[in-house]
Amino acid sequence: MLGTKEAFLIAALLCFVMFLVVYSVNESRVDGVRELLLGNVFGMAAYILYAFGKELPPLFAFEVANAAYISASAATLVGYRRLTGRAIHPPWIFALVAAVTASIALFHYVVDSFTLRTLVVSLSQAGIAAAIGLTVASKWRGWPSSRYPLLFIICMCAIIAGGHLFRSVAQLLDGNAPRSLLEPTGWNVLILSAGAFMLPVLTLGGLLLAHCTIVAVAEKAANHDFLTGAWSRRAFFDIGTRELERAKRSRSPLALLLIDLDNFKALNDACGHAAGDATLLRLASASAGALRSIDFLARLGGDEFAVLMPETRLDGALAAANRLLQQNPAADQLNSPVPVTLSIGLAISHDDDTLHSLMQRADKALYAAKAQGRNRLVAESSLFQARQMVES
Ligand SMILES: Nc1nc2c(ncn2[C@@H]2O[C@H](COP(=O)(O)OP(=O)(O)OP(=O)(O)O)[C@@H](O)[C@H]2O)c(=O)[nH]1
Repeated sequence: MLGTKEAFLIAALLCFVMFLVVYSVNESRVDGVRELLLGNVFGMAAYILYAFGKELPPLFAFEVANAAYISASAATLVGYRRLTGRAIHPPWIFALVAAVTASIALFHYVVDSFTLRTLVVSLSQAGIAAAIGLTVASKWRGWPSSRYPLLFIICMCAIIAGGHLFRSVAQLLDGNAPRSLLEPTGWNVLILSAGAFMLPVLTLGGLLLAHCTIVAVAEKAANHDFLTGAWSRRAFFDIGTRELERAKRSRSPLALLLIDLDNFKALNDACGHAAGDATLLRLASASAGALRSIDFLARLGGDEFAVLMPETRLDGALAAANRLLQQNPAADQLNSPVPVTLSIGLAISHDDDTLHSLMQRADKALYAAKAQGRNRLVAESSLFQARQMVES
């Protein structure tokens, strides 16, 4: 049958396995993963010291083992705080580890009491589990993806904290409670076996959070242009297809602006790529002020941008495009020796449009704007041709 020593060795093995699993995401450089790794190293050390408690000098079996155990949980708590972007107060963490270790020494050398040592360990572990649960619960609102990992962690923390509190009360009130950690009674083995899963389960929860972060970072990288922060070309096609379908259903048109910078190559040649990059960045960030929050600005590539404007008829689209032309957000009024302006092609969706056909018409209009001398807006439409020259 499973004894207490075997239960501790299995717990150490579980920590080792979780260490390897967490190590596989260490390269992602997600905040908090290193602390989860550290937690499992401390956990392994603690469980091995507990397992060989009878063979080791008392200092290692009691003070060092318990210092490692509380450090494992504290490191895991810090990992969770980092994973959820919460503040960390190192002095509090060190004070907790020092206080638990000192209390163990007190109830070992001064008042030798297994019950008091159990209370110190179990209550501190319950407190840490509760702190992790509260840390995660505070992120419930506004969590950007599935809340299943949060729910899992909160439930596990409640079970762990409840288990430790139950153990504390049982140790105090039950006359048959164990009198040493390695006592091979059924109750003790059961409690220690359940405890063996605590750190691995918390590590698993942390891993789920790290996974959410990794997916969010990857999605952001795929959907946003690295230089300007505007939506990427890939996202533009996803959003454009979705918005076009919505426009057809709601019978309110989708307007599309294709924007291309004028003289951008000359600017690059005269002032260097860094100045060109700054111009692209300026255009993207300043355009936000000229557009509504429901509009989507995407960088299609090079110096070409697109703006998708849901629920926008010709008048509204012309007004927005003219605002962009007049403000000319790309221009560096003070420093640039090369005048950079915008050419804009505008198309409004029809009921039978695909994103491709809408883009083709906007592209034709943009081509016309370039052909007519640049620094202007041309709207597609056989009924309405808007050509507006901005005073230079
Ligand atoms: N700085 C910078 N330049 C880029 C980037 N991507 C593309 N380019 C440059 O942008 C220029 C775009 O070429 P064109 O569209 O012919 O530029 P243009 O001078 O504006 O020409 P027109 O559109 O006809 O007015 C090329 O020189 C590219 O090397 C980028 O991310 N940063």
